[in-house]
Amino acid sequence: MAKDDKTKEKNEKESKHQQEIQLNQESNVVEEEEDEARSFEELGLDPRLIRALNKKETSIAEPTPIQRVAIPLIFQGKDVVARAKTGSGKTLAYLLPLLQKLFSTTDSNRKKLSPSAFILVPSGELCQQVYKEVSWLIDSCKVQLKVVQLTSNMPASDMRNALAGPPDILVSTPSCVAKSLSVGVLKSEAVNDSLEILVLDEADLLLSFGYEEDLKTLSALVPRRCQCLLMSATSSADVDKLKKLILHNPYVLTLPEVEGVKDEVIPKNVQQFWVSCGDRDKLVHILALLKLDLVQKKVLIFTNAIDMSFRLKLFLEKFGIKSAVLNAELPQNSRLHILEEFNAGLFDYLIATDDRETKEKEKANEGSLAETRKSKKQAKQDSEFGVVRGIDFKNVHTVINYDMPLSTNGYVHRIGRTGRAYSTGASVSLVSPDEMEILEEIKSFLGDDENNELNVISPYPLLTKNAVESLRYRAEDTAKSVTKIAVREARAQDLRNEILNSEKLKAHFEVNPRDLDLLKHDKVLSKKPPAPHLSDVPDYLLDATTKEASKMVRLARAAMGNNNSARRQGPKRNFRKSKDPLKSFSAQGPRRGRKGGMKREGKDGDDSHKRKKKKFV
Ligand SMILES: Nc1ncnc2c1ncn2[C@@H]1O[C@H](COP(=O)(O)OP(=O)(O)OP(=O)(O)O)[C@@H](O)[C@H]1O
Repeated sequence: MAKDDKTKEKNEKESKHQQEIQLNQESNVVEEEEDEARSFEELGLDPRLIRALNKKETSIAEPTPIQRVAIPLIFQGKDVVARAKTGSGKTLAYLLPLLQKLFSTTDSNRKKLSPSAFILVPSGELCQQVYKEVSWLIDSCKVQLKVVQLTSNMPASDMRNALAGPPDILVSTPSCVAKSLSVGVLKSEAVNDSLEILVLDEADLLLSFGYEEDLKTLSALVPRRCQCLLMSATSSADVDKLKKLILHNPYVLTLPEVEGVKDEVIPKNVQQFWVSCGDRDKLVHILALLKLDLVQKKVLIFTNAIDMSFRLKLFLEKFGIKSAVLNAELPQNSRLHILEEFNAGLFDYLIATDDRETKEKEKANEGSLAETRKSKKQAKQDSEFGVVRGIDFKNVHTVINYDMPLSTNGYVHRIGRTGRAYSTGASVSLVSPDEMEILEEIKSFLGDDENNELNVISPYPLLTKNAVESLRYRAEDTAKSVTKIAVREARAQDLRNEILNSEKLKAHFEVNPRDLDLLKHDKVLSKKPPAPHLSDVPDYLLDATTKEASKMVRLARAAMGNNNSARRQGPKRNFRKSKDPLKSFSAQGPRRGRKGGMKREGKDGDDSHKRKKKKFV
């Protein structure tokens, strides 16, 4: 066959294959089962990358559904918008083909004046996370590629040094790129000349974090030939806006509709629960959950305000439960170190303040977040802090919403911190009467209604009224000692500690990048040491149901290899559903009322057997 015919045939085949994918996209189908057979090899991934993935702590052997679909399209040079649930592996879905493309261009003689690839993320934490992943892959593959990260707190001279060369890949936030352009560290013409791949990760958050102007500045420099990739966990008008601003005729990959109900945005392996309790009763409820071992560790707890997180920390430490707090007020070095320690399993409870939505609402009348981000008053808190979104927490088994998020998107991102990739997880939301409205919004967003067998958020069966009441006296008595002044002092003390830590960390980690044990972030902040008798719960306080429930949670934890001694280990993959107490245990929890309302908690021993069973997925 003549060479021209062969090329024609190849092109026809390719275009047919593309049409097929296009058809699937149009009907919103990413066929997980049918595509199952496609391995990384079959996707055409470079053997060096495959070997690197196999070497990972938790070895990565098979692509996830989004990776199966996105990787070939990215290889073909298409612009792609990929929306897939939290923890579904979107980062590698763009990183692997991006790196492979750069592998083949490193030999090119063309002298570049600016990086070939920009990866833009909404927060400093994510910047660090993606940077580490890229660096690790480059090191493992032993290729001559250079990646740098730029963060907003870097002085211009450091930015200039980082960009000297130039590196091949830049990981940063949009505001930092805009700043680099405005101070001349990055040159517009050079960007326009060199940029080949632009990734907007966590695209649904980029605009809500106030980066619209920065992205507009950048979009003017993005050359037509540049391949643009946009990744997000949730869809929103913001994603559409970004798509129009930056992408050219992209392939849009979304998840299938679940039985015609709703997009599946929450991973199936996350079981969602809620507990009804008055605002003032939240402390005793969380104490019961943690102290009586009714949830699996590690636990990530969300509050909506920094003061609340310190109140909770002080309260819990009176009962011998040590935790660390994470918020936008802390220096970035400390925040990164806290995340690393938590991921490495050095402590089990992390209280994160997710107050971005609250601040956005408060600021709504005072001008855009983009403006406030620039104001000096905001300098005390890092406006690029975003611990909730996109951070890959390792082995978090339970997410607790101590305060409910203000939106369904906030909820999706929070509970997506568990059940990452193929691991299992659970979320427990403490819902006060004032928060019932958002719970109902979440339920209807999830397609959760009385007649729907796919109920996705259910009353938590392991926490009974008796369990809560057994601790009420101690909890209420102890809560009185956690005064506003104590909270204020603890917050100030923690900040002082962390500023000192931050300096030490900076110096220490330049020399010992892998040393995690240097500083502990879960130190006791109470002025008075906790009373020893509160550390133990006497047996007589507990009823048989609660004892049974906590025994089962402990057994399940042991079965999953998910306890403290299993530090730095992931949960065992072959954990059987039958061992999961949430799938076999039946106890009387708060009863689910009619849609739009909620019945009071039943008395112990009442009609739990009649309650509709949640169909666990
Ligand atoms: N093919 C795979 N097999 C097993 N684990 C994987 C695979 N791909 C990625 N992972 C792991 O899954 C975890 C979640 O991946 P990632 O952070 O990319 O999720 P995400 O889709 O970006 O989530 P989010 O929307 O919350 O940011 C990571 O720990 C990653 O190493």
